[in-house]
Amino acid sequence: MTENEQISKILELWQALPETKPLVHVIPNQVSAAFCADAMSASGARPVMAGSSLETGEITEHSRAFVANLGQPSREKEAAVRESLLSAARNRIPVVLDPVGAGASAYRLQLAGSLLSLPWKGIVKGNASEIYTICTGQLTHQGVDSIGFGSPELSPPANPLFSGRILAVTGKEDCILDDGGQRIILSHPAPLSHAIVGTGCAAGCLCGCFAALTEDLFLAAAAGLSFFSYAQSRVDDLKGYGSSKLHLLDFLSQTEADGFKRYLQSILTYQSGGRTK
Ligand SMILES: Nc1ncnc2c1ncn2[C@@H]1O[C@H](COP(=O)(O)OP(=O)(O)O)[C@@H](O)[C@H]1O
Ligand SMILES: Cc1ncsc1CCOP(=O)(O)O
Repeated sequence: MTENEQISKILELWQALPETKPLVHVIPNQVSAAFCADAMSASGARPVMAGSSLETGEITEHSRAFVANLGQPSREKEAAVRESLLSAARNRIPVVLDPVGAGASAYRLQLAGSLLSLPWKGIVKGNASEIYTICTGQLTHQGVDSIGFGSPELSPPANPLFSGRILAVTGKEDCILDDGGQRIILSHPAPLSHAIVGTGCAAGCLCGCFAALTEDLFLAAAAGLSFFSYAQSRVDDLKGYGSSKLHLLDFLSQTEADGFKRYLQSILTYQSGGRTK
């Protein structure tokens, strides 16, 4: 597939989201749960956020995709996520796993490893720091963001836990890759003025919304990250942190196809098997 074909397919997926309104199950964290639900809803999906192991497997079974956000982990949350991942594997529901703050503590790293070893299909979405920790096993003890981490060197991930899955890494540039060497790079032209809390979580949720629409999870991850980064880049020049966050939701619900297409043409690079197309 060529770069232009990838862009056309991303635009098709994005247009299909508000028409299809897929039900997407998220086990969120308490910090960003409401923002994630709003971002999903503004983009056209129907979020359902359920976090008790008494019901998570059942709710995942009847959803079109499942997003496991591992922020604020606990034994109870671990059990709920495990139920959903096993249900997703049984019922062929696509998964997005977001290992929030994987390098912040030994518990988070062990948790991510143990959930990655379950047999589900889907996308692992993290910032450069989180993916570094999962690939190397090194803790960073730097909280949930990725200060100090540049573009990840991944070609393709040697870690067997990623085998058969899509890896979506955010940061100075975003990188989406599969285990066959296919890769999309999104080169952000400028750094953002505000590190808005919850944007990484919301980007993962949008990957889940698009995964609900297609079996091509590489494309779904590219659609989720590119759509969300487009919205971020367009609201970033507003005055303050709070109004930028609010305008982000407005923008997600009002994006125009021409602007999104031009953005994709300016930031997206597609490589297949190491060759730039
Ligand atoms: N300079 C940028 N311009 C536009 N979007 C960006 C930029 N940097 C990151 N993003 C987007 O912000 C979202 C969150 O990424 P990131 O800040 O790396 O996550 P986290 O909050 O987990 O550290 C992603 O959708 C990513 O594409
Ligand atoms: C769980 C958690 N703890 C502090 S901020 C946060 C939410 C994650 O933020 P982001 O989506 O920006 O990585």
